[in-house]
Amino acid sequence: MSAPVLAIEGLTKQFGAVRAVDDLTFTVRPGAVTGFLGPNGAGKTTTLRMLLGLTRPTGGRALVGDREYAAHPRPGRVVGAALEASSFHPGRTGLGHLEVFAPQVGVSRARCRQVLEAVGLDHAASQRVGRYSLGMRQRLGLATALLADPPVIVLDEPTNGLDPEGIVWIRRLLRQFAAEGRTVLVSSHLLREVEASVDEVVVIAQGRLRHASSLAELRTRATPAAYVVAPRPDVLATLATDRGWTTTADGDGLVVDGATAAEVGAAAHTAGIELHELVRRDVDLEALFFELTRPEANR
Ligand SMILES: Nc1ncnc2c1ncn2[C@@H]1O[C@H](COP(=O)(O)OP(=O)(O)OP(=O)(O)O)[C@@H](O)[C@H]1O
Repeated sequence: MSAPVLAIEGLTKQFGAVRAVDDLTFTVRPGAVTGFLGPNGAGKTTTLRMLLGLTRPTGGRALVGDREYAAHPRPGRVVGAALEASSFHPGRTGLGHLEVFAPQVGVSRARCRQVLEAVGLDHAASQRVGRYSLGMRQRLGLATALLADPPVIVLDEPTNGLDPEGIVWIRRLLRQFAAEGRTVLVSSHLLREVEASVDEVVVIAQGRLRHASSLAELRTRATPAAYVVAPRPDVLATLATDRGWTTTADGDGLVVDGATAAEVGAAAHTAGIELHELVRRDVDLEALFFELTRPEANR
C-alpha cells in the first residue's frame, strides 16, 4: 500500500477574536503513527476539521496526497476519520449507524458487520447508540473510520473513555496500521497516553507549532538522569556538583539529573569512586511536553 502523505501548509483559522490555528505547517508520513499533541484548546480538532474539509481555513491549506480532501473523487475511501464520539444519532443501532455510512464509501452491509466485530462491538450491533458507553462510542467511531479500509486514518483523542484494556488494544491497532504502510494521525492532549504507540510527534499550543520530530529525537531533548547507589553518597554528590549535575537523595541512592548513566559511571571510575548500582532513569517526557506547550508569554 502506498498511502498519501498529509501536508499541512500555513494553515490558519480565525474564529472571531480567537486565532484557533495559527500558520501551522507540518507533514505526516505513511508507515508511521504520528501523535498530534497539545493541551486542551490548542487547536487540534480545528486542524483535523480543516484537513477533513469540515471547517474552511482562514488561510493556508491541508493536502491529502496531491490535493485537498474534498477534491478526492471519493474522499471517504482515502481518509477514515473519527472526530467526536458524541456525534452519533442516539436512536440508531451500532449496525444501523454503519449501514448509513456504507453506501457513501461504497462498501457492503457484510463489511459493516465485519468492522463491528473488528472493534469488539459485535455483541452490541443491535443496541441503540444512545445506550452505548463513551468507550463503546469510541469503538463505533473507529469502526466508521475503518469501513472503507482506507490508507489514511485520522483519530481525534481515540483513547478518551476507554478502559486500560481498550487503550492497549487501540495502541496495538495503531501500530498494526502503521506496519501495513498506512498514514496514521492521532491526536491527544496527553503525551503519556500515546507515548507507547507513536513514532512521530507534532506538538502544538495556542494554535502554533511548537515541535515536530520523531519521538526518539524528542527523547534526546529531555534532560538525562541516572540513579546511583554508592557506599559514600556524599563523595559522589560532591563529584556530581563539580560536574554541574544536580543530585537528590532517593531511597538508598541518589538521582543524578543532567547526566546519563554512562557519564556518571565514567566520572565515578575516573575519580576512583565505588558504585554499587547504576541505572538509567527514564526521561521525563511529560515535563518536556509541559515545557514545550507553556503559554508563549511565559517561555
Ligand atoms: N466553532 C468555533 N467557534 C469559535 N471558537 C472555536 C470554535 N471551535 C473551536 N474554537 C476555539 O478554538 C480554539 C481551539 O479549539 P480546538 O477544539 O481546536 O482545540 P483542541 O486542541 O482540539 O482542544 P481539546 O483537546 O480541548 O479538544 C479554542 O480556543 C476553542 O474555544
